[in-house]
Amino acid sequence: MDAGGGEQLSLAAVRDQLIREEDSIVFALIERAKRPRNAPAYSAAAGCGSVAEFFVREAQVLHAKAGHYQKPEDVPFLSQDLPPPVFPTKGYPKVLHPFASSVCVNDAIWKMYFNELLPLFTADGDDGNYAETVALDFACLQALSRRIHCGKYVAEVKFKDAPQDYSPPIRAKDNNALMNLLTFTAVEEKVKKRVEKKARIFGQNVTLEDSVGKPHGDTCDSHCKVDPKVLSKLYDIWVMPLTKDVEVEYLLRRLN
Ligand SMILES: O=C(O)C(=O)C[C@]1(C(=O)O)C=C[C@@H](O)C=C1
Repeated sequence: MDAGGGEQLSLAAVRDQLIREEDSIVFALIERAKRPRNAPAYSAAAGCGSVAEFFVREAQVLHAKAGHYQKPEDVPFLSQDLPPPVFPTKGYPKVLHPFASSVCVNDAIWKMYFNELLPLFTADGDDGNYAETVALDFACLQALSRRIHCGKYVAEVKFKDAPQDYSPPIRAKDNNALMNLLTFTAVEEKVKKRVEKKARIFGQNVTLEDSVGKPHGDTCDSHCKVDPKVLSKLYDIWVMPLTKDVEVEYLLRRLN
């Protein structure tokens, strides 16, 4: 994570990074929405998995060889054993507990993305462009996974800021108490509003005839490339809960 790249890890810096990750997620969804659902890309062919599974497995091998998946927030999908980097990698500051690398909720992200989210922001239909489609899916999955696994840094900062509050529920393995401690409802409300607004702004059609000062409200949402409400729903029921699961899972091992 950039916020861990040398300067002091702080809640403000980690939250800034989460805000930046929102841009990647909104843009990735806007890109994927260019193509219809293209359901055949997700059904298994005889003997091998789907086009989507094939693409993700092969793309991850290439990414790993190029030096990806070295940081705790960059976690591969499909529990894959990946080759080492071909080139020397720079390394990253070890600000997290060593267990961080084993905290992974990618199976839940995968199921959520293909079963729940995709139908909410892609049009019904099949245009046959499966290779392009699954490359766009891969970008969405990576952006979501990276954001959600940044929860490891959030958890570390929260623990370091208040070890006296977090240590007792960690020792008692009290998931609910940890979940309550790390939840900030007011922050979550702001996050939902901001991603909705980003979808509204990033997803509008830009023409030279745009009139200055035109309101960007619910009235124009039908013209947005991805429905802004889908973004707030995505964050409300999946992205933030999964980030909190990562935080709890990390914290539970923090004193080991
Ligand atoms: O900002 C935090 O404190 C976080 O833990 C991150 C996050 C989020 O996923 O955006 C998750 C839980 C909090 O309730 C608020 C926001």
